[in-house]
Amino acid sequence: MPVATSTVQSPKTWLDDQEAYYDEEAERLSNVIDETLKQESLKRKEQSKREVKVLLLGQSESGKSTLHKQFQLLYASQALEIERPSWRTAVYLNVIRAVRAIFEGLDGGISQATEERSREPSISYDNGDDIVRLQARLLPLLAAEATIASELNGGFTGRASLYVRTGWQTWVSSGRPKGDSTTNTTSDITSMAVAILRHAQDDIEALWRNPLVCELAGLRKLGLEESAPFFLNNLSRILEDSYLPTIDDILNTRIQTLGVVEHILPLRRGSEEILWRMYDVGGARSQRNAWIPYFDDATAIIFLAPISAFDQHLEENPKVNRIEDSLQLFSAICSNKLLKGASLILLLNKVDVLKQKLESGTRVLKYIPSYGKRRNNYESVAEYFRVHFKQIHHRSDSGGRGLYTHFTTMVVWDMNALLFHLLMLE
Ligand SMILES: Nc1nc2c(ncn2[C@@H]2O[C@H](COP(=O)(O)OP(=O)(O)OP(=O)(O)O)[C@@H](O)[C@H]2O)c(=O)[nH]1
Ligand SMILES: [Mg+2]
Repeated sequence: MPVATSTVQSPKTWLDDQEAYYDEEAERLSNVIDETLKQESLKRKEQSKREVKVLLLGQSESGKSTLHKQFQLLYASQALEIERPSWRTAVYLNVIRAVRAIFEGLDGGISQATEERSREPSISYDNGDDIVRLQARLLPLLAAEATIASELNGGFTGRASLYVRTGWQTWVSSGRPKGDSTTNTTSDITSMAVAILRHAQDDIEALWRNPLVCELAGLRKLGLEESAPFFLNNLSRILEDSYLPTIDDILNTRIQTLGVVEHILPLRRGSEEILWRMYDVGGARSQRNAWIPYFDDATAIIFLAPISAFDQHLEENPKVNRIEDSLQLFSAICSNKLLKGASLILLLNKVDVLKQKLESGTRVLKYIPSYGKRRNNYESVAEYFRVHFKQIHHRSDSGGRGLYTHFTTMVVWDMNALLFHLLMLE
């Protein structure tokens, strides 16, 4: 007798169906997730095609922020135009810093001067009392430096006279009427700075005209920053009522970068718009660890080395020659594994300063013994440094990359060709 088949499913079969159902559902979900991830990855790829990540690297005062200003001038001039009035305070601060640097260079005025008189008989100058008198009269100006810098820093009180944090333009220009980018209505701090400077104008000019100061500045024995003569020579223009910083003023203004600052520039190449994420870093030794998190995915490194600095030492370590530091840093950047996919561009900067130094008789051999018997003219010196950097690249490059090298003077407004070239590189 045939066994009657039951229409009721056994519990095992029912469980099997449930399992099959869950398997199907899991597969469907997994496919959805895969597809979503694929789409996201495609979207990211598409986006990154239109994005370029450029790191501006180099020691402090190599010209990184100045290069960023050049990019702004060419590709985001409107933003710079809006910021223009707020640069007044930074310019005033640069003037005060130049005055302080003169006194520091003279070692408080007289002791160095007396020494210089015996060492440099050619220097004729007025009684050193003049400098002491001027220093006493300029004390209130020097005392105001920290207050102005702290305002620019948004209250940061560290080495206040040196650092200025990102975004300072916003709080400095807060006194300006909304929407008005051209008038000189100023914040309290700008008014204070200009009032103090006008009060001190005659004394600053007398100091800058003082024969000893002139001679020592000419011989580069005061250790002034590059921009100091520029601002001191332009004092009466800078202190006019209608003063609005010019492009030259902005390019020459020194503001030390703190940390890493991201700038986004939408650049056009043909019909394509490319977003440049440009990272401008603080170049002092104490700040270099902060660069590392930005190394991932960098498209290009623009490395700046001031080749005029052969006779200077690091502010953060007076035993280290600045060219030596630049070479070491460049070697570390070339050999860094995280950066091996990035294009390398080397800008040998401050050509104008190098030429001035050589013309005024500064000898490279005195500071760099390996310079040997080569001629002490611009062509030989520039070539010597170019070859040195090239050799470092050859020895330490981790990615088998080419090296694009340019000589630059970053404060001169003729960078269109170079910037255009850089734009085409990525
Ligand atoms: N004469 C001259 N001055 C330059 C040149 N490049 C930069 N400077 C000046 O050098 C000073 C330092 O330049 P910055 O661009 O602030 O240097 P940085 O590399 O950003 O320095 P940190 O922010 O400290 O890392 C500024 O006063 C610039 O105007 C140049 O080619 N020639
Ligand atoms: Mg900077």
